[in-house]
Amino acid sequence: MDKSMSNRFRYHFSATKLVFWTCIFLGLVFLFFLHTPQHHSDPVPRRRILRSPDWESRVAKSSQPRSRAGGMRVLVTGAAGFVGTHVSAALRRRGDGVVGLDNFNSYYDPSLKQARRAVLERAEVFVVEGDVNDAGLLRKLFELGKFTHVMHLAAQAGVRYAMKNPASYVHSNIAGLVALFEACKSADPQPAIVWASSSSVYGLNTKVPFSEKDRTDQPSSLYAATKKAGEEIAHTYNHIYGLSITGLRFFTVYGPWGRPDMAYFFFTKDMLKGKPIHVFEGPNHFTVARDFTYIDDIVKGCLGALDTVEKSTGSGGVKKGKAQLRVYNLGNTSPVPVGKLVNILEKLLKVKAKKVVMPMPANGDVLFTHANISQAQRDFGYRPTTDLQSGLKKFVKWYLDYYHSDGALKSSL
Ligand SMILES: O=C(O)[C@H]1O[C@H](OP(=O)(O)OP(=O)(O)OC[C@H]2O[C@@H](n3ccc(=O)[nH]c3=O)[C@H](O)[C@@H]2O)[C@H](O)[C@@H](O)[C@@H]1O
Repeated sequence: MDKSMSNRFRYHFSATKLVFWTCIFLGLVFLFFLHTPQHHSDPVPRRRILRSPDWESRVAKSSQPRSRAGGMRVLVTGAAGFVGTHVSAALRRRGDGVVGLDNFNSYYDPSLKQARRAVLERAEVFVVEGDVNDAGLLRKLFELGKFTHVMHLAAQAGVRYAMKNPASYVHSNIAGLVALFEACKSADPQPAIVWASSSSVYGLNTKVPFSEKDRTDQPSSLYAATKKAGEEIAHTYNHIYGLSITGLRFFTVYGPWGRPDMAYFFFTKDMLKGKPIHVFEGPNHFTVARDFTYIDDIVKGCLGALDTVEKSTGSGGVKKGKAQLRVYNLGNTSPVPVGKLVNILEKLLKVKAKKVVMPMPANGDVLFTHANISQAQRDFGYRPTTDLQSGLKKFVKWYLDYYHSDGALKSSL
């Protein structure tokens, strides 16, 4: 073989080799993507989140306590949610530093969440768009905000929706909670955490009123099970890492800027449209009732819990001593039948409801709830003061203003 032929042969051989290995490489890349789970059921759309170039300085500014000497620096997750908005605004009003985090998912109308965010902007609370499962973002937020406290309200709420989209409950209420605790345990300083559990953890418990000492091992919905799991996960992080953690079991919270997936909210909407509403009843016409709790009372409970937390004891991810672990009922102590809720709405809205009374479907709902609040009363003076009639009056006023006029309530809490 002459020299030029041998060169041509060598060139041809290495080109074939190159094509061969490129094909192998591309094939592997293809296989990798083929086997990567697609998370079709993720409630958080994988959309690109654009943050304004100054978001880091806005976090730093918003986390700064204002007037109150020794004010807290609080990260509020789920800040564009119903309870999150009210709690964030209340903290800011009294001078604490507050940064919000919310993924603005579409479980219910995201425009309502954006409107709440606008209210918070005016109250000088900056809300970052992002998911609690984003470990990198949480790390960055803790670096920038140096949070002393976390109010963790981000969750997949709703009892009945858990049958439609179970994965969203695991994503937010389990994975999200663990991601948050992981970030908190590694943060320096380790913040104290107050988070939203739920009255639904009492499940099939029949002893009333529900006390924190009662059994909570019979959840009747996946939602309840994920909140109960959260309470156990809280125990673990408290035990291993010295995180100070307080769980609050909310009892059917309602009020202005509420959640459209809740009965009082969509009953109002449907009654105004002249549409029928379904009122559930238990076996043998058992009256279904809820310990409906007004948002302002819940906010006082949340602030009371934050104000009485002890510091976390760990640092650098290592426990340095025993830390506080608490759980409290935040209810109204006065259950009201759902039928009575409808009667009150009829009077306030001045319309007759097209009521369809039907047996409660097997949808995870429980027959009744009733809170014993003596522990919250003892430890931080929690004392609800709003009955359902007065609270619904405020809700209806807000609802009509928000959806049926361009009034001032659209922009205030
Ligand atoms: O306290 C709690 O732990 C829970 O309170 C509410 O759950 P729920 O009490 O079921 O509130 P709604 O969904 O507003 O239902 C209120 C009542 O109306 C009844 N209902 C609901 C829907 C319907 O079409 N008809 C009807 O009679 C339900 O059975 C229930 O008794 C929230 O949706 C949960 O996120 C929260 O954790």
